[in-house]
Amino acid sequence: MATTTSVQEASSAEGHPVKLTVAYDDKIHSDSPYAAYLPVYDNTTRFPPTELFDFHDRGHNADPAKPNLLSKDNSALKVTKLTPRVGTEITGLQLSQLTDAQKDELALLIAERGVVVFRDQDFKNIGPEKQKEFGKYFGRLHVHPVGAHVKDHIEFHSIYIGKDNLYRLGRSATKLTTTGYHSDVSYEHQPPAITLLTLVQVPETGGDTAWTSQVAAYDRLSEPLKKFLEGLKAEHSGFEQAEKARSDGHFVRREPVRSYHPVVRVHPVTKQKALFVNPGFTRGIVGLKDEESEAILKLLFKHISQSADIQARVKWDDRTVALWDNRVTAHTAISDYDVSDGGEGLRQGFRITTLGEVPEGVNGLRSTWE
Ligand SMILES: O=C(O)CCC(=O)C(=O)O
Ligand SMILES: [Fe+2]
Repeated sequence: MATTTSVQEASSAEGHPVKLTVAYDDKIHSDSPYAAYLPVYDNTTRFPPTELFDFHDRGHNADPAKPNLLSKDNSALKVTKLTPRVGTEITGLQLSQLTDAQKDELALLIAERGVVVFRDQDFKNIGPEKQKEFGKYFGRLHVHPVGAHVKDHIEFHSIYIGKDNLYRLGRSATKLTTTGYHSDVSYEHQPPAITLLTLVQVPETGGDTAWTSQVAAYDRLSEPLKKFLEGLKAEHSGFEQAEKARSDGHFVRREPVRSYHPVVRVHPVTKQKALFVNPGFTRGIVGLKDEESEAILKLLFKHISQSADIQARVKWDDRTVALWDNRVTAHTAISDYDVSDGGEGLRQGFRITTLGEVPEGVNGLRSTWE
């Protein structure tokens, strides 16, 4: 079944009338408590180019021992490494109740472990205002230039695949796999730092998400290749995504941009070096001949996508929240479930994305753009 769409009148955050394309079938969700988080597209509001801003990483304020977040007095606390190189799982803490000192330490933990997964959370029930407030603690909220959002909250990135909206499942008609590793909207001049994803409805099985450590991906390279890549920048482009959105009949809220980011990025707090290229948005390495750039990116993309020994795969339930650092990881949805009748069922959630610094590489190499 193709995506079901209808048009609704609504009002923007400033109270202006807007037209929304609704990308789901109302009847399927009439009794869902999470209908407010379904995907809609504001077809009216346009945004100017993003402005540069000073970003302060909350991880700078953290005590590296994390005595507040990982307090010895919390007998319910359980902290498990998902794999040696990436991912930590936590139970016994509510994100919605963290103090600022705990959030600062969480920012550092996310940077160190790439992704931190919280179980048994009430986060999905605290309402959009508190959810946004939580996100804003870590940085300015990103508004996706083309993606689905949720009604009245354009900063939310809606995630929904059901029989009334097949989205990336449709890719399996032309591709062997629907997986695609990426760092979210890495084409932005100040691409995302910490990102939060939670699911409110999950399929019976399937629909996991996987992360690769880009720190480990960099570490694995030979010394001569590390040195070579450290001097280079790569083009990250939002143009193809905008073009695809236009051809799918979606509204482009903000004109696409491209950035030239260091291929090896240095995390501002941990100072760890990470590969910062991804198959989703990186188009070429600046200064190399076409065939050289293609060959090197092909090698790096294969390394990022296929090195299961530097990855973690997370199984969701509807009380799980994952937070990751886009500067030091790449991730992919795993859309292996069947949403037709008799299949594993639909998957619904939302993402809150905070913007980080202008990327810095080794020896002061900095991102540029036209
Ligand atoms: O749905 C997922 O598992 C991840 C989707 C994704 O790439 C994102 O939210 O950034
Ligand atoms: Fe993503």
